Amino acid sequence: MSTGGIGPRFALGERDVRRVADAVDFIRATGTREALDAVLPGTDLARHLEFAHGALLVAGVSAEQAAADLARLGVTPRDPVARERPAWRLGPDDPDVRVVRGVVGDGPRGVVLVVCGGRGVVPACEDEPRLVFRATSDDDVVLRGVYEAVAEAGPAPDGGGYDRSEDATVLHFRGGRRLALAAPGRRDALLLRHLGRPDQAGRDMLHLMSGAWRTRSLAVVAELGVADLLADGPKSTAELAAATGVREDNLRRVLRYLASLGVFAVDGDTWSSTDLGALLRSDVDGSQRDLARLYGGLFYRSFGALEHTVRTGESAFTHVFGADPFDHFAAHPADARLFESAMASGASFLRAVPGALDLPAEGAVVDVAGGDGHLLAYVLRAAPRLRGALFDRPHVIGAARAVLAGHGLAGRVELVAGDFFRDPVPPGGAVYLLSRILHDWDDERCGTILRNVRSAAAPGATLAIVERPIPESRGGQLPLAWDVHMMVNNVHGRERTPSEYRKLLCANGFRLDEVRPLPLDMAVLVATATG
Ligand SMILES: C[S@@+](CC[C@H](N)C(=O)[O-])C[C@H]1O[C@@H](n2cnc3c(N)ncnc32)[C@H](O)[C@@H]1O
Repeated sequence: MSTGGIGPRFALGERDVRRVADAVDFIRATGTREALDAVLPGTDLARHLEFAHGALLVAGVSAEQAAADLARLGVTPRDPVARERPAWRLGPDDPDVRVVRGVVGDGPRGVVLVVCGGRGVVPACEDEPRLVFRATSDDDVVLRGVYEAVAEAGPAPDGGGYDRSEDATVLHFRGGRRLALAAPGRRDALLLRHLGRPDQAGRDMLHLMSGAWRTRSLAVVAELGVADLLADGPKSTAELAAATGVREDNLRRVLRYLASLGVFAVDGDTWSSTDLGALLRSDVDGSQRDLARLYGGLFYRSFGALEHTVRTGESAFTHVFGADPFDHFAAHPADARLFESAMASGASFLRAVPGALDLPAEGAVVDVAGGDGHLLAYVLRAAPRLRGALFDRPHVIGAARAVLAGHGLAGRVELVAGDFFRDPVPPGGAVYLLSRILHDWDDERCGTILRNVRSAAAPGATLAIVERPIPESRGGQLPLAWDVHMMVNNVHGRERTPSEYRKLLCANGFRLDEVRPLPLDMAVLVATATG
């Protein structure tokens, strides 16, 4: 169904209305066979499974409002509208979560909205509906066979449980697209098979606790340039050890561990890169080699002092290196180059920023603390008549000059060295960018930065903030991990929820208009300078 111009009559936000409308269209138009092809290509399970419904996460409304919006999209809500909490999907700390069900067209297929109250933002990875298939048999042997066929097709188990209101055991999977199987009644044996081995909790805990080993192993092979050496084709351990000047047996054991994690492939004693491992090459688009060196090097050492930060509140980085990070980088050029390069290489999502902005045809874009200039380059290349200014600390300007010149933009950009706590930022921009800056500072210092930008910007100018916001209603893993990272590696850093950004902006001369999602749980928070 077309939503046409989405007006205020919907309680759901514009993006959620589109997602739900698209899902309803898909559910209405798609039969079991095509739906199975979408999630389990190459299997032939249409005899045993029927496409029952599509389930979507939405946020920021009540269950009643969501049901009313479903009705506006031509879906008949099933009574009662808010039947139960999806206890198997979300933690017990989500009192606001409810399930709203509706029937699409004349049925039998339906749509299920998992509704988070509050002002949550649904992460981009949740955009597509989870397709739920009902088993047509209640025979244990048939059900087990169907389950094994699904599991063999590749998707990984992703939780599950008994759904009392539907009297069904629901088994969730994630893979290319997410899906779930619903088997009639209580199926404890199947659930146990799905949820894992009896020692699964112990395995999971060991996996969690050995995260530092993975971080360091990746950093070491990145430092040695192993993925670069494999760029031309497979090599033996002896060849790799000779090229890198390390001990053959010890290198083999690290590579073997990383191969078990999917980073390399091994045939006998000969190694090659997987798609994942190729990200550690220095010459590929989206290379993460320097990020691996930074996280497993400088920031690994600071993370060692996490307990100090938790006990005292002092930044672990400052505790370990004797200076706050930006002063440390100003005094240590090699670390500064690694940091800038890692920032650029770990930021493939910056390429999506121009597309997420309504860029004006003319005027200037000012990138405040723009680092080595990659983001400004992407923006200026997307809008050839815009000019740019990059403002950052003096030791960063040289790197930015080189990157912008490399993009052929030297003539369109002004480079301004300064300190955003003391010096004025370039005035008169139509768009100001603050990318990965506010999360480095506490509210008071963010206020100083924002007021500085506000003094430079005319009313109506756009401020685009690129950050990794913490979802309002339930935590995404990446933003929460980065929140701890900011605590360790900045003096006053923290990630924030969209409503925390809204408050911060409002107190300092801006209005938050919209939060637009980017890959890797990043987002552009689009704000306007108020009069
Ligand atoms: C995390 S990096 C982000 C760089 C860039 N905006 C990006 O997204 O890739 C933080 C930037 O803030 C700059 N910065 C830190 N303190 C600053 C200050 N007092 N004045 C101006 N820039 C500063 C750093 O030099 C660095 O380039």
